[in-house]
Amino acid sequence: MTELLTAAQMRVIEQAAIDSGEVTGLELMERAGRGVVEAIFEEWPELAEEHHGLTPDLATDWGPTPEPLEAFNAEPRPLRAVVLCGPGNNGGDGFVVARVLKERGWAVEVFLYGNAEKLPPDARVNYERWSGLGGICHPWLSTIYDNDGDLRGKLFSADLTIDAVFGTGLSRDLGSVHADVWSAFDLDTGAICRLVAVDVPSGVCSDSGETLDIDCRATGVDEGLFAFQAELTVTFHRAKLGHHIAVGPALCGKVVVKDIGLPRVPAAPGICRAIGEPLAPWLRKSSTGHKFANGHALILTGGFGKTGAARLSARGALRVGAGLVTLGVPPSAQMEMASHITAPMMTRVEGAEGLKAVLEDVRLNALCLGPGMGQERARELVPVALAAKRATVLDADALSAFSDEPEALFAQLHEQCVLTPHGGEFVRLFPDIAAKLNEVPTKGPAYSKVDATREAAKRAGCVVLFKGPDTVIADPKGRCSVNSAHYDRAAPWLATAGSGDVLAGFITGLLARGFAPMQAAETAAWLHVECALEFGPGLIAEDLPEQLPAVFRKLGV
Ligand SMILES: NC(=O)C1=CN([C@@H]2O[C@H](COP(=O)(O)OP(=O)(O)OC[C@H]3O[C@@H](n4cnc5c(N)ncnc54)[C@H](O)[C@@H]3O)[C@@H](O)[C@H]2O)[C@@H](O)CC1
Ligand SMILES: Nc1ncnc2c1ncn2[C@@H]1O[C@H](COP(=O)(O)OP(=O)(O)O)[C@@H](O)[C@H]1O
Ligand SMILES: [K+]
Repeated sequence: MTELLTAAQMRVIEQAAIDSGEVTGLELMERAGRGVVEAIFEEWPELAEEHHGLTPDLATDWGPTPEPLEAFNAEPRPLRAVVLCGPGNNGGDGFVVARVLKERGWAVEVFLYGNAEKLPPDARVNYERWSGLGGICHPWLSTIYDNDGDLRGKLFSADLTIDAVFGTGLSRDLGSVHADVWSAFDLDTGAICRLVAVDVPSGVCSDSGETLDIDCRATGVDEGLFAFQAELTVTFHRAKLGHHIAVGPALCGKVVVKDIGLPRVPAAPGICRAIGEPLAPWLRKSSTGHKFANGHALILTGGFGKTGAARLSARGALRVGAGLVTLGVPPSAQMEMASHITAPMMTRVEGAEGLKAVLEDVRLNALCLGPGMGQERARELVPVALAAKRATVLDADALSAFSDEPEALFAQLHEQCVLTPHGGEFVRLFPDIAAKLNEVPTKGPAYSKVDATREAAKRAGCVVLFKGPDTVIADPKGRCSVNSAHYDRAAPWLATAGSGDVLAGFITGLLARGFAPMQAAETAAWLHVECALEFGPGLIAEDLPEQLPAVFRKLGV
């Protein structure tokens, strides 16, 4: 697992390194800027060839696009870059990038948003160094109003555009200055060729992955996403949370993390981690253990016509390695269930008394309630299940059943529980937290899905797994991780009915095997996405458990 940092955590790490005398801020900025150029050349090797233009033209560096015949006969022109620099250290990185490209023979235009006199010290040094190369630094606003520097034309004809306007320091709302920029240009940054964001696309809050809203009435700007749409984002030391949650991933394009020589991140409970490949030995079964040594899961089902969801969970629990799985079925669904199952077993569970009787078997060590269960049955059975103090997953109807009185549910939960809400279920259980999360942020750092999940876990007193392409998992002590289904792990085919039921089954199966709740939830979430990737497009929920053998083989289980 690698850390996903907030801006404040990154600043602490950077400051500690500077204070220790190991490195200066200026050196870090130089490494950051050079890291950006390195990542660009790795991404587009054709840009690394010095002095070779991609599309030759006859005019000066920034002339119009020539006719095809003229272009054919023309000498190669230098490659062109536009570098947009902001008022802080992100802008400082931009000046370094500009200088490095210029030294390699590129034609570089730098636009500064902000006052050169007020740049922070390291950024100021790099501004001076850039100016020493003869570069003109266009003040952004005068460019717009005088139409002097023709930023728009340059952006759309550049081979590369660097967004170094705001990085981790974006703190205020974007204000009227930025609104002017965007309205004057009606800038669709998605159409700009090779837009590379330094650290984070400007306008995206690096802690929350949210874009900061502006007051559209005050500025007269149409509503929209006030953030750059990058093709590549180059960040430093570690990825930030905003690269993996909310709309951040959609705006980052691809994320590359460059080492800038900072020491590893000290272990601290506040630091969130990205869930990575589980270790094979965790998932292996003991060569001598019998089936009961791998746990016995009980999955409660709904009534007639509503048993499919629980069967998906059961299949998931078995495939992930639970020794035995029993479906707890009401009388109305017994025939239906019997005609559908082979490896899972079934037992009759009529109501609260029925469940109490079944739970007298203490070998039933992991319970799953919710998938297809029906809210009425959930209201009756959840209290009995929770009173038995077994490892318990509550999903779907077992969560929605308590939307009128979430506090009653929280009072019964214990630390062996895992709640697995999707966005809708989260709102029902934690309406105030969801309201904070769904508020349109105007200031950074914005309240994030990580903040919301941590707060929910603390209130519930157990592990909460908040689903989505950016699944966030937290425990009551603040431990937190993100299972990112983005970039090379994008798994949009998981958005299919029943895939959440399989996830609940994976968690239940791992709990039965003795995994701790947080570890079960993290491992299951990672396996769930991996199964979707293994199958690929066309995936439906039934396919997910069937991919586990291949996934386990690849992991070396
Ligand atoms: N922290 C680190 O370890 C390193 C940071 N570096 C760079 O430094 C960046 C962070 O620098 P800063 O903290 O100076 O922050 P930024 O450069 O991201 O922006 C902060 C500046 O923008 C202003 N500002 C914030 N929101 C605004 C708004 N809505 N409208 C107008 N102005 C606004 C602030 O007053 C401040 O002047 C990183 O993203 C990274 O690019 C790198 O140089 C390498 C190392
Ligand atoms: N676009 C997506 N990319 C990756 N995973 C997704 C996406 N949409 C949904 N998921 C995952 O699919 C599962 C859906 O669960 P849920 O909404 O409970 O569905 P159901 O109730 O039909 O089983 C969750 O694990 C969620 O994280
Ligand atoms: K940026």
